[in-house]
Amino acid sequence: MSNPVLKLKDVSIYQGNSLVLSNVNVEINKGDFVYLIGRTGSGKSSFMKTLYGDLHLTEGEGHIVDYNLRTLKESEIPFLRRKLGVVFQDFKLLTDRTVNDNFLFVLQATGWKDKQAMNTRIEEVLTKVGMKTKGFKFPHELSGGEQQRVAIARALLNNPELILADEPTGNLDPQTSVEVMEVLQEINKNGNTILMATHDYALLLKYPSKTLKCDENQVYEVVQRKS
Ligand SMILES: Nc1ncnc2c1ncn2[C@@H]1O[C@H](COP(=O)(O)OP(=O)(O)OP(=O)(O)O)[C@@H](O)[C@H]1O
Repeated sequence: MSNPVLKLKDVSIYQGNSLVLSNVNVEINKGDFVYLIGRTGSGKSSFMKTLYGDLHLTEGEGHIVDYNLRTLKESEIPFLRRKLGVVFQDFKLLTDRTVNDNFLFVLQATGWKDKQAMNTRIEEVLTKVGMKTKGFKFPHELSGGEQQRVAIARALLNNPELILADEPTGNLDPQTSVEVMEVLQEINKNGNTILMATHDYALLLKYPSKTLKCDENQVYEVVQRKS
C-alpha cells in the first residue's frame, strides 16, 4: 500500500506576485528516491522551499510528514524541520566549531538532553556516511565532499521521515559527486526517503530513479529510457 510522506494536489507556487509553478500534483512514498530536475530558474528551489516551510503555500493542497502546508504556522516550522532532513548545495555547517559540536548544537536545539545518547547518535550518523573518525575536525579542515557527507549525517540526526537535498552535489567535482551520491543511495537502501534537486544528468544516468521535471511552470514525471 502506498504511504505518502508528501502529497501535493493542484498546488501553485509563487515568488512574490510571479507564478513559478502551477497545477502541481506530486506524491512521494516512504522509501522512494526521487529526483527533481529542470534548468536554472525553472523553480526547483522554490519547490523545495515550499516543502520545508520557507515559502508559504497559498494555493492548492499540500501535506508533508503529517503537516498541512496550507495551514502551517510560523511556530510549527521548527517542528516540521525536525521531521525533514535538509541538505544544501553549500553545506551550511557552522564554521566556528567542530563537526561534533555542530551536531551537538542541532541535538540540543531539538530537545535532546542526555549527553551519552547524543554522543552515541553522533557516532551512528557519522558512521553511516563514512566519517566516524572526523568528528573532531573543523569544517575548513575537510574537503568539499567530506563536508557534504557531514551535512548529510547532520540531516540524519533526528531520523527524518523525508530528506530534501537541494543540489547536494552542485559544488563538487564529478568523482566527489559520485561518492556523495553513493552515500545518499546507501541511506535510501536503509529506508530513508529522499527528494533530490539536481542539474547533474550524469548522476541520473548512473543512478536511475523516479524523476520529476520543472519546465514551463509545470512539474511532470519524466520516463527514463533504458538504453
Ligand atoms: N526570493 C525571490 N524573490 C523573487 N523571485 C524569486 C526569488 N527566488 C527565486 N525567484 C524567481 O523564481 C523563479 C524560480 O527560481 P528558483 O530559484 O526556484 O529556480 P531553480 O530551478 O531552483 O533555479 P537554480 O537551479 O538556478 O537554483 C525564477 O524566475 C527566479 O528568478
